[in-house]
Amino acid sequence: MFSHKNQILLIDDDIDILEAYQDLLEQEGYQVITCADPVNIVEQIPENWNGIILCDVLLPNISGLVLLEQFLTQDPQLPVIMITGHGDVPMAVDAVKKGATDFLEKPLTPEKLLDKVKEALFIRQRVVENRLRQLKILNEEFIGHSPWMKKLKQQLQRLADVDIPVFLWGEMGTGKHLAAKNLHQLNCHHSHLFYIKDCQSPDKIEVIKLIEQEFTGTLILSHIHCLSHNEQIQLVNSQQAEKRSFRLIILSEKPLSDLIQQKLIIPELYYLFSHTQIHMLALRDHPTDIGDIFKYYVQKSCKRLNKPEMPIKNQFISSLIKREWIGNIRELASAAELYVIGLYSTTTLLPTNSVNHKKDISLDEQVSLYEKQVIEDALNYYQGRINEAAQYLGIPRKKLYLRMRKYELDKKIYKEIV
Ligand SMILES: Nc1ncnc2c1ncn2[C@@H]1O[C@H](COP(=O)(O)OP(=O)(O)OP(=O)(O)O)[C@@H](O)[C@H]1O
Repeated sequence: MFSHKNQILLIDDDIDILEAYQDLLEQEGYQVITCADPVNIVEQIPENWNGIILCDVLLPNISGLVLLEQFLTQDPQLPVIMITGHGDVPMAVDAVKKGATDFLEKPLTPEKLLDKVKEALFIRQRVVENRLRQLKILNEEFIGHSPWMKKLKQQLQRLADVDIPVFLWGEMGTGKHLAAKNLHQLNCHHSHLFYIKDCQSPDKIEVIKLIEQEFTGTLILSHIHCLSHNEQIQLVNSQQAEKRSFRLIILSEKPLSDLIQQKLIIPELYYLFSHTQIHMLALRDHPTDIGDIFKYYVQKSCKRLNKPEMPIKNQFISSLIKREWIGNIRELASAAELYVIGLYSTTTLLPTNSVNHKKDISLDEQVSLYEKQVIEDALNYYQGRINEAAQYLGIPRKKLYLRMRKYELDKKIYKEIV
């Protein structure tokens, strides 16, 4: 019943009233969904739904105001027009305070109803268009479909249109700079200036100058703990809502709680960001994205180097997933470039925990693990062609077969093309 067309959801327990509103709105060409019992209705509304809600305040099973809160929790920009009893001004005021777009008093006059509906739908359409534009940019830049990646994009979208300060933290190469750049780009005022400054370098002097000049735009800072106590106070003061002229984004490898526990930042800075922290996960914590990101960078490199598209086998992706990727997405992207120019081998990349760092296994076991990995790499690279793999490894075919039997490796798997 819900679609992405312009729609109006009517909620009222009185069927006659519902039918009367529905007739009126449908005569004007609107698509109407009626609902007399709104339990579970909130979950049915699709993400970025292009519609508005008209909701009676007095409902038998659930208060209209509670329902309003539920709608706004799901989507804070959803237009909800509340319908109140005649003369019930306090209720109407309460609804608007809680985030209702507007209210209408019963009995509704058709002109007023149609005016409000038209206005709310117009605003909603702009909101949805902007969101889809943002989503398109995010989908092009942030590769991956894991639940975390989806949530990250949602968080960035929600934060993009406001100027509240954001704290992005995570290991190296997890996408902190990319997320900060997107927060700036997705904002409708992104034509403003954009600075990335490292407080650990001479850039620090410029940071203070920028704050003093009350510049407009986005300021992205790393190593914030290198600012002195007074400079940190200056930064906090610049972020008071009534004075704020720029968007502040902090990048850190450590979480906010570590910085405050180690007394590296002042408590005021901690509270400034405590509700807008985004943890950029290490690749090992969203391994299902590894395949997509690798393929994306392989395709990109092929295009850049004018090479035909390269097939990547599932088995090969599985071997990538097993690696630790200490440098996270940056390291994975370089591996993809090496793969395209034929220099890739999972064993020639940085040492990983999976093979080199295991302390609780014996030397013989480590050697076996390593040997298995080298053979798998060769089979992957030569797509299961035994002659070529044996030649590459510098061993006779028979010896390769024996080793493959030992490690239960089947050449057929390496021929599988994705
Ligand atoms: N989800 C993603 N999909 C594709 N590429 C990504 C993704 N996230 C990050 N990247 C790319 O990975 C590389 C590293 O990202 P970025 O520089 O933003 O990481 P960082 O956390 O800021 O690293 P550092 O702390 O080391 O500076 C960049 O080239 C970025 O474009």
